[in-house]
Amino acid sequence: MAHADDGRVVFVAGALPGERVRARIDEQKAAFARAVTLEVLDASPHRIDPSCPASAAGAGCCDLSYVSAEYARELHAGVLADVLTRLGRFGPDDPAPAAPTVTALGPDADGWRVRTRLAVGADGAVGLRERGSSDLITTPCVAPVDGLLAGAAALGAVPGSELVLAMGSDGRRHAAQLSPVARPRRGGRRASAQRARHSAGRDRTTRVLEGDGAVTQTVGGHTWSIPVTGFWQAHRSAPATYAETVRRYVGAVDGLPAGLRVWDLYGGAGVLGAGLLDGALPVAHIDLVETDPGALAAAADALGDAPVTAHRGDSAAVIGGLSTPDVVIVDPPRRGAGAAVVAAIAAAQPRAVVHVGCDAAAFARDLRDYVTHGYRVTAWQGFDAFPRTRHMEAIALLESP
Ligand SMILES: C[S@@+](CC[C@H](N)C(=O)[O-])C[C@H]1O[C@@H](n2cnc3c(N)ncnc32)[C@H](O)[C@@H]1O
Repeated sequence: MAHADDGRVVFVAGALPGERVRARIDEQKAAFARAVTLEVLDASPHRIDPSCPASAAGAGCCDLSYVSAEYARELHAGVLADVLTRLGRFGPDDPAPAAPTVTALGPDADGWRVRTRLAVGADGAVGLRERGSSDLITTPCVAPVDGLLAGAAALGAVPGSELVLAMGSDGRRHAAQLSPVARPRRGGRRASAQRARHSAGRDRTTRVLEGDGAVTQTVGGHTWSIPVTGFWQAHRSAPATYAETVRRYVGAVDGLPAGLRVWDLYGGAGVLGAGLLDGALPVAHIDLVETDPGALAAAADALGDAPVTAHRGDSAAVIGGLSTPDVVIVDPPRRGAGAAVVAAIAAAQPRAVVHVGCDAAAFARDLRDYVTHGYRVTAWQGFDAFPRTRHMEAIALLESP
């Protein structure tokens, strides 16, 4: 962040705190402007040669690939502390723990991504979109695990489609083509690129090009068959680490009854709830709530012998009909759970909530809502779950008074 002569904030992409850069202002608003770095005049000691060639070529993948991994985690921790203070309003008067640290999920900042979605160009070439445009960058990114991208252009995805690649924990790759989206007639290059990127797979046909489209993922004592286009945490170490964190947090709560009743909201295929079954906790029953039928089918196969009841539907609508929980796991999409869902959870009076968030600001707002309903944060932790990018994940434990 820099300041213009008139005092406006200027967000400078490609620059680091403390640097002096020459930048081009691309967007001006009344309150702020956006710029992009053209030349670094005084470099930060944390700047490194860009480690991702795709990002260096302009792709929207590893947008922090010019920052050392350690410093990137410091920046993440700073952002998390900032939003927890400003949006979460946590401060000296709140009995919350010290600001969360952000830890790595594994030893390497590269080769972590187990699933990816690539664009297929008019000539059949496969690659990532350029930042803010629909142009194709075919230089490979460093994030995918070994073998995920191998020979991707030869898999036969048709021009204009997208190619979904997913690697199982058994080392088998699966590939599927998502049929082309109709090109919007208006809105310009940037809007059209964004719409295409955000277009969900649900209104598009899927054609499996490699493997059988059911990706094997083993975490703890359970094995799932996840549809190749279905949700699975992107970082290869994320499911086991988050499941372990949820188990550890719940294990630290005093006074939980025997015969624990758990809600696993936004539960996907049930990997976080299943983590509680792997420990010594006396879990009697888990209600899994999820909108995606593919994830629920995977949960039914993997957890068929476990005391898990799957409910298909919107968490906000389903939880009113569930029996009272002792513990609630909440892992919403980027927008967060929101005030209404948090209020409904609090009204059910669980002893503890473990809340997972992949957007720092939404995470901070959700935590504030629990606090408003009398819960207090007793543990929290950030994870560098998308190394070399500005994204992160965070998990908090909240307990009733
Ligand atoms: C961040 S993922 C977490 C999945 C799972 N906890 C895991 O770790 O694999 C969020 C999940 O919420 C589901 N979802 C999105 N909106 C939902 C809603 N309104 N109610 C219930 N589930 C929803 C998505 O399909 C997705 O599986």
